[in-house]
Amino acid sequence: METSAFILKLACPDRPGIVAAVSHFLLHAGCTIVEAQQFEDPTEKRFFMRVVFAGAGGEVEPARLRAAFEPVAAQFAMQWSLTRQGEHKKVLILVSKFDHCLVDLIYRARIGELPIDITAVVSNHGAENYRHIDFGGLPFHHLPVTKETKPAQERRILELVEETGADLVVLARYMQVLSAELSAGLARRCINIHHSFLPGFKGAKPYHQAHERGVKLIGATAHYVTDDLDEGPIIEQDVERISHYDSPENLVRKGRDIERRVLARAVRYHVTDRVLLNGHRTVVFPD
Ligand SMILES: Nc1nc2c(c(=O)[nH]1)N[C@@H](CN(C=O)c1ccc(C(=O)N[C@@H](CCC(=O)O)C(=O)O)cc1)CN2
Repeated sequence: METSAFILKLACPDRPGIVAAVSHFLLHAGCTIVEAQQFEDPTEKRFFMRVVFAGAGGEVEPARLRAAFEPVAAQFAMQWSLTRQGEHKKVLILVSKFDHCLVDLIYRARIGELPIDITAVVSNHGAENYRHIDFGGLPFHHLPVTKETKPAQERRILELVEETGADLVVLARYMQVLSAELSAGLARRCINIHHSFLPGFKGAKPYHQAHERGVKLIGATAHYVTDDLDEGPIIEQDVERISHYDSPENLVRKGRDIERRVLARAVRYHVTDRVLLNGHRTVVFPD
């Protein structure tokens, strides 16, 4: 639900006076700080901050506030964003054969748990594979792909992202490797759920690798997509204990629950402006 509060998210080279400058700016803009989280990375010498604030008296004009904050941001060489708290983000979902994460995201959006509006569902498999899913009128696009048609298929994916105004693309078990061009086009706005506890068991069949290795924990990893397969900045991970009794099929079954909750958490953190990039890593301010 949209509120009259706003979220300022920023990252910049670390130096004295950043918090004072931000607080001073908000005070003089007639705003009060509701919540603030910060982190100083001593290795990268970078500072990260997330501030939730509201207009002390009247309505806050976000556009006017952004314009007023520009000089402060420039003074500290900040990367920053200012958004209205609770504002829904538009999300385009890509899926292949396995639909458990897709169904989970549709449900969490439908009940209002995730502040997202799903703009479209895109799959390299036909609609007949999802007859059991209540899309509730969500647009579905079947974009088959082969080695030969991949460039055109990916151009159509990017067209749909632009046409629907998607703020975020979620690879909800989409089992095609995005090209360097598409990964770059979706940089910092594309989240993938990998069905292992990275960096372990990269690739398309991690559960079989895990069973073969005889591990005692399995997991899932949500990360931003980059051109380096399974190497993007990690947003969220979780694990579950398993044993010698677990067949590969059992691992796939147990893995579905982990994938669902990890992806939903990562999407929530991203769309509520809780994730900041820190080189090839992330800073995630918890809720
Ligand atoms: N550029 C990127 N694209 C994708 C990433 C990524 O990190 N960067 N993650 C994958 C998801 N994934 C693991 O999480 C994954 C998907 C597919 C494969 C793979 O080898 N696919 C084969 C085809 C397999 C099939 O058709 O079933 C291939 O593309 O040749 C590995 C890992 C999503 N895309």
